[in-house]
Amino acid sequence: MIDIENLSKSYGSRTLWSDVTFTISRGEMLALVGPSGSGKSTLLNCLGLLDKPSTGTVRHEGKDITRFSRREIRGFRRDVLGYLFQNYALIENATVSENLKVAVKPRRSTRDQPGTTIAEALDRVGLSGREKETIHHLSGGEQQRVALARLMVKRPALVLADEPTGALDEANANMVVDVLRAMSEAGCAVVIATHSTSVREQCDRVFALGENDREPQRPTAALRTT
Ligand SMILES: Nc1ncnc2c1ncn2[C@@H]1O[C@H](COP(=O)(O)OP(=O)(O)OP(=O)(O)O)[C@@H](O)[C@H]1O
Repeated sequence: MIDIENLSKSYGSRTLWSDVTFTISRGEMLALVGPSGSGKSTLLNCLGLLDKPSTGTVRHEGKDITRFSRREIRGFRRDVLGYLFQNYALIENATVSENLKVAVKPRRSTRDQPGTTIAEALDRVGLSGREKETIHHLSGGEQQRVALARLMVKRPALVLADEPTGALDEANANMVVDVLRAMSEAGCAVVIATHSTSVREQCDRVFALGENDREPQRPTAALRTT
C-alpha cells in the first residue's frame, strides 16, 4: 500500500537517516524502533505529509505522495490517513462526541460496510458515558483514548502512531495495541514508532533506525529489518 524508496532526511549537514526503503502492506502492523533522536517521529511525519524527506519517494497507489499539491495532501489526510500522535490533535474546546463526529464517513451506498459507531468506539476505549465532556477537562491518557476512538470511527487505510502507549498504564497500553491490531486485521496498515519492547513484540515486522544516526555528519544505511 505504501512503498518507501531511498528516503533520506537531513537537517543542514546532519543526516538523520538515509537509504530508507521498505513497503507497508494492508493488514500489517509494523514497529519503527531506534534510540531517542534517531528520527522515528520525523519518519512518521514524512509518511503523514507533515514534513518532507530530503530525497526519495513515498508511493501510494503508484503516486509519489511527497510531490502532492496542497489539495492532494488534504484529500490524502482526509481519505487515507489516521494519526495517533503525542499531541492527540483533538479539538480542545469541543466535546468528546463532537470530536468523534468529524470522523464519521457518510456511507456512499448500502453495500458500504457500516463502520464502528461513536458509542461502540467509546465503549471499546473505556469512555462510555463521557460523550458530553469537553476535551480539555480530560486527562492526557483519556484524551489519547478519545483519539484512538476517533481512529476506530474513521477507519483509515493507513494509521501512523507515535509512542501510542507512552503515557498509559499497562491495561490501557494493552487496550491501545489490541485496537490497533484489530484495525490491521480489518485491512488497515499500521506503523507504530515505539520504545516499548512489549509493543514491538506484538507487531508483525520491526524496522530499526540505526544508533549511528544520532552522530552528526555520519550518514548510514539507516534501516535494518529484524
Ligand atoms: N526542524 C528541525 N531542525 C533541526 N533538527 C530537527 C528538526 N526537527 C527535528 N530535529 C531533530 O531530529 C532528531 C530526531 O528527532 P525525532 O523526534 O524524529 O526522533 P525520535 O527518534 O522520534 O526521538 P524520541 O524517541 O526521543 O521521540 C532530533 O535530534 C531533533 O532535534
